[in-house]
Amino acid sequence: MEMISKSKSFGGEQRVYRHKSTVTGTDMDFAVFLPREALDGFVCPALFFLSGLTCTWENVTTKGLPQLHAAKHGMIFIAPDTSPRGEKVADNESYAIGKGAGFYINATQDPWASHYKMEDYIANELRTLVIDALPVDEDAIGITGHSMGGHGALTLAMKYPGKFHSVSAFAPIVNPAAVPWGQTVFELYLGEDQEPWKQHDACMLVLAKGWDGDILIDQGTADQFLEEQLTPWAFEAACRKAGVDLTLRMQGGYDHSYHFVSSFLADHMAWHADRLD
Ligand SMILES: N[C@@H](CCC(=O)N[C@@H](CSC=O)C(=O)NCC(=O)O)C(=O)O
Repeated sequence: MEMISKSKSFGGEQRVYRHKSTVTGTDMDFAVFLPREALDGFVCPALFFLSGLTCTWENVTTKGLPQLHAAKHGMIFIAPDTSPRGEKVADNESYAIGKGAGFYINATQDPWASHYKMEDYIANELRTLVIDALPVDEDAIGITGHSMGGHGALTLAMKYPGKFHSVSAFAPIVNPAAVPWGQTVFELYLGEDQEPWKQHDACMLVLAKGWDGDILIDQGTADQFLEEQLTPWAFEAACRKAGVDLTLRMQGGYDHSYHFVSSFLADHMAWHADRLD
């Protein structure tokens, strides 16, 4: 992989890498913050942050201030892109379909199936790449994310429990099979048969697979997508039924923006640090 930028930050380094992904068949960029401990050669816990619709690695890296908290906890912070990109990659004029909207699943339908393999990319290829190339402790890897990325964090954690050891989310899409953003994309990427959709829906996955740990979710009460797309109460009910320990914090007056994410990122990173220690 090729380092395309490097900046000193909070005693550590904020880097951006580019690599050729055999999974997506494209070049993929991702950002990594390495705390001072990692630069000194110590193996560190790591946290993946999966971003939402329209984002790249850059949104959380520049708006979330993860470096401050990652430096405090000696934690590596990894921010992948949200989809494959490039001229040959299928797209759609809607911001919620195509580039910037990979949904962290493996598409099975044309024209999406040739490059939209974000589940394999995150859980297998990128995870292995950062373990091999950086001082990441493979037994201490957490995952979190915002909105579409919150859906990705919850579903990948439950699908790959040995690979991700703690999970939290910010305003996640918890029931994509039942809301417009998810239904539109699942129909295009996975097909009209709704049976396979169940494997990619956090509410259904928690009932089918559970989660051997606790889960933290923050959700703003003034979020413009709360009622139509996010519906955290559906996941709360499913966790209760599955016996999974969920803390859902409804944060008064917060919207869906990175002002919300950055307000609670410190809490999430401390929470992951506790569990990955
Ligand atoms: N452009 C859209 C809204 C898109 C949006 O709000 N994207 C969110 C994630 S939404 C769920 O995955 C986001 O993180 N945006 C990037 C940012 O830096 O804020 C619209 O017009 O409604």
